[in-house]
Order: sequence, then structure tokens, then C-alpha cells
Amino acid sequence: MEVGFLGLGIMGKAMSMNLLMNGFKVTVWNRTLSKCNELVAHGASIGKTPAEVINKCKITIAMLSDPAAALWVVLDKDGVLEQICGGKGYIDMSTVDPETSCRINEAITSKGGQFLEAPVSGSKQPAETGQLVILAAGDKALYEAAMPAFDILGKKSFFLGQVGNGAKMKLVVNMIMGSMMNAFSEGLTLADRSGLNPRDLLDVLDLGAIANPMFKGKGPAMLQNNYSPAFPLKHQQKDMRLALALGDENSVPMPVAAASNEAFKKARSMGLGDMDFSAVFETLKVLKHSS
Ligand SMILES: NC(=O)C1=CN([C@@H]2O[C@H](COP(=O)(O)OP(=O)(O)OC[C@H]3O[C@@H](n4cnc5c(N)ncnc54)[C@H](OP(=O)(O)O)[C@@H]3O)[C@@H](O)[C@H]2O)C=CC1
Ligand SMILES: O=CC(=O)O
Repeated sequence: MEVGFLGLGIMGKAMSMNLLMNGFKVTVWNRTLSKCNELVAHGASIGKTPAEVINKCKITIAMLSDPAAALWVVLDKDGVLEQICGGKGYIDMSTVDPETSCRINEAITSKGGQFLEAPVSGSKQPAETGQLVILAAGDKALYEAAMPAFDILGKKSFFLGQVGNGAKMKLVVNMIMGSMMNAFSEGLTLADRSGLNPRDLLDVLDLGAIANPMFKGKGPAMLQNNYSPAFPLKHQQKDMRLALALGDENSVPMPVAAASNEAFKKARSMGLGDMDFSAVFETLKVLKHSS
């Protein structure tokens, strides 16, 4: 099967490489073109623009940073819209808000193309090992046509109905994850400041009812101030912001998420936006130093 792939950041690079290693023909494009080189060394072709990739491939996947990037790649000069047409499918796997997804859907379908949103749950390592959870919504026929690729990229795919539902599900999941990361950071700090060994806390948590892969995976690195980015903090803050907007629209009070968003904003203001989202832990250390 041949696919196009737009956006070779942490996730896009891992996902497109995975497709390539599993026998797919892949044509890649990235805004910073040099990031295509590693993929090309493994057999990928390059498209010089998003339009060129769409022209070449029947199905094209995008994995871009945020709503502005997702819209730019579709609507701007040399963008997806210039070549999309009947018989071609566009799948946006970026995490965006439902409104952005609906705008892209309208643009693509107005030219006769098929559109599927398919954000993913799972980070760099699940992307490398094909263990993502795919949250698709939109054109069911495109979902079925893309299943061979989804089977490589993910451990489970959900079809959630109309466009917007995938984005909503992803934002709800990441709102919970971001809030959990803040509670975890406060717990580690409280254990330390009250005279406990935070490593003991990790062991206790791991044996109880709130054990989870995130605490287990991130905890030891956080205690060593290691925030090598798997999920960049700036993207987690974007997801909190978009989830809070969804809460506004639906009159859902979300005080825990709102406080977590403030902590992520604080971390961004400290220059930690490109670090892993677990670097929000550092905001609590600043409080210690200033007291
Ligand atoms: N990392 C993770 O654990 C996960 C991330 N996600 C979501 O996946 C998406 C990608 O994440 P990730 O790979 O980590 O992010 P990165 O920051 O590593 O990569 C972002 C990608 O978007 C491109 N981009 C940014 N702005 C523009 C623009 N204006 N025009 C064109 N391209 C642009 C970048 O291009 P360039 O290289 O030129 O900067 C790069 O290819 C995000 O929506 C994120 O929320 C979802 C699940 C897990
Ligand atoms: O969006 C991030 C993730 O880990 O899922």
C-alpha cells in the first residue's frame, strides 16, 4: 500500500518509519525538509510540498503540531487542497479541536475528497512500536481503506462517528492525563518535602489502585530531572487549553483541569515548552527556592 505522510516531528517520524519498515511505500513531506533525510535513507520518497504528496498518493496522513499547523498545511499555497479530489483520502492524526477538524473536513469534502480525523493516544514509544490507540471519526469508507495502515500504527482503532468526535475523545483523555501529571508532581514534591523518600512513593503507588504506566514510566526519570521529550509540554498545554474550551462550550466546570493548565503555562513561561510534559514538576521546585 502507498501512503503520503505530512509532518515528521516526534510522532510523525516514528509513525512513517513504522509504515516504511512494514512494507508500505511512503512519500514524506515536512516543513523543515532536512527532517525527511532519515526516512529517505530507509526508502521513502520526498514530496516538495503537501500538494505534491497528495497528487502522488491515494491516502495521505498528517501529524502536525496544533490547529494552526493543521489548517496551514491544508489551506495555504501548495497545500493539500490544491490537489485533493474525488478518489483521494486525507487523514489528520494531529491533536486539534473539533472546530478545526470540521473546517478541514468541509474544505476536503468540498473538493470531492474523503476526510477522517484520527488523533492518537500513546506517545513516542507506542508510535515506534505500533501500539497507539487510534480515535477515528468521519468517512467510514476511508477508515476501512486505511485499516491496513492503522493495524501497523496502533494496537486498537475506534470509529467514533461524525467528524469532531475523535478530537473530543482525544481532548478528554489528555485533559485527564495532564491533570494526573500535576497531581503526581505535587505528590512527589510533598513526599520529598515532608521527609519521605519519593522513590518509596513510586513503589507504593505501583502496587495500589492508582498504579498506571505513566507514573511507572515517567516517575524515575522525573526524580533525575530527566525531561527528554516524548510528549512536548507545549503540546500538553495546547490540549489542556482546547479541552477547557470544550468544557466552556458544554458548561462543564473543570477546576482541576484549569489549575493544571495554569501549571503548564507556568512551565512554558520558564522555557520548558520543548521538554517532556513531566517537566511541569519543575514549577514546584521554583516555589521551594523562592520560599
Ligand atoms: N509526542 C506525543 O507523545 C504525542 C503527540 N500527539 C500530538 O501529535 C501531534 C504532533 O506531535 P509531535 O510529533 O510530538 O510534535 P513535534 O513538535 O515533534 O512535531 C510537530 C510537527 O508539526 C510541524 N509543524 C509545526 N508547525 C507547522 C506549520 N505552521 N506548518 C507546517 N508544519 C508545521 C513540525 O514541522 P517542523 O519540523 O518544520 O517544525 C513537525 O513536523 C501534536 O498535535 C501532538 O499534540 C499525540 C499523541 C502523542
Ligand atoms: O498525547 C499524548 C499522549 O501521550 O497520548
